[in-house]
Amino acid sequence: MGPVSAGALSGGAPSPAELPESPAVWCSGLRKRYRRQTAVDDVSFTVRRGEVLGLLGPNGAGKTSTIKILLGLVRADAGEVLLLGRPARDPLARARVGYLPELFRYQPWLTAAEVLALHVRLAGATVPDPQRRECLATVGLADRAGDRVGGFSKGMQQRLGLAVALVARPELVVLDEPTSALDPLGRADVRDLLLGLKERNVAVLLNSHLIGEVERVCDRVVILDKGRVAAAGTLGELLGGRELRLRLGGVGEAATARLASAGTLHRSGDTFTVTLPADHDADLVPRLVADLVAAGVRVHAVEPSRVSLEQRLLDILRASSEGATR
Ligand SMILES: Nc1ncnc2c1ncn2[C@@H]1O[C@H](COP(=O)(O)OP(=O)(O)OP(=O)(O)O)[C@@H](O)[C@H]1O
Repeated sequence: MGPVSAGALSGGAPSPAELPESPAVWCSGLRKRYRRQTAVDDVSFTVRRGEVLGLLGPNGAGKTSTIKILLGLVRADAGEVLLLGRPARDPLARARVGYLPELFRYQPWLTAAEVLALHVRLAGATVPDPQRRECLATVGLADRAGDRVGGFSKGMQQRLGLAVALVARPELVVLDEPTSALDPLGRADVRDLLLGLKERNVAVLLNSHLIGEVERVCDRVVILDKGRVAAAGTLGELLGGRELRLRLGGVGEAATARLASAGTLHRSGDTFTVTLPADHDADLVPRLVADLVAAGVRVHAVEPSRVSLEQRLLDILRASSEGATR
């Protein structure tokens, strides 16, 4: 279903965009300038229901500015935003969105439970006590509910921030660097938490510099550079074909030709790397190995791998800055 203009959404009757299929986020042509600095330059993307979308890019790429525009916290110079099928500034949409800002500080004299209660009240939501306690437990703060936030470590404050974002059971969660202060265990907890949200069909927009984390949990990725979308797609689309690394002995000419027939071949000593085509069939690897063995090759190791998202991100950003200087 195509998005509709924000202007078409006023009035009481549900619009087509409010039907269950309406994306969690739809934005088009977003632009924002701060004096002479272009922060966001013609950004468009969609976050579908139940999808985790990763926003990646170097410092100053415009990730936080984009998020703030989506949430109506910064006014864009141009562009349109629909959240859950409604204009971003519509309180009905905002009430169903949870947000963890990049930099935040809670009132140090309040306890964790009081911070949560305050934010629930500020959001105009009603969340029963047991649900608030359960939320603190989900982020690992069950036994700190009565402690003042002023004495919390950075990681504990970030966990509380997550609780604030999740407490009203939102349909869309926007997380700006949710794990920057967390230890490895905390990061793993957040990963599980995100996968749990996905199972409940909650959409997540995740801005993170931790590329391994993005690679593990995100269905799709949007890469921003200098305010523009440098690349976007599913991990499969962005990372392209898979590689096959083989450690082999006794490789003759016929076997080399057989390896080259499977994909682009590189050799380093006894290690052969074949870059497989993106659309290769499932039997390609077993057939190749059987043919190599039949040709008298000693097969010591066969290891499928994929270009890492980190490498792909660096390639995209380098290509994007070369394009800009040309
Ligand atoms: N309030 C502001 N006033 C002036 N310039 C701003 C403001 N907010 C952002 N910018 C500028 O807009 C550009 C994009 O900043 P933004 O914070 O959106 O980037 P980011 O991708 O989130 O970066 P990081 O990864 O470092 O958090 C930067 O050049 C920044 O200096």
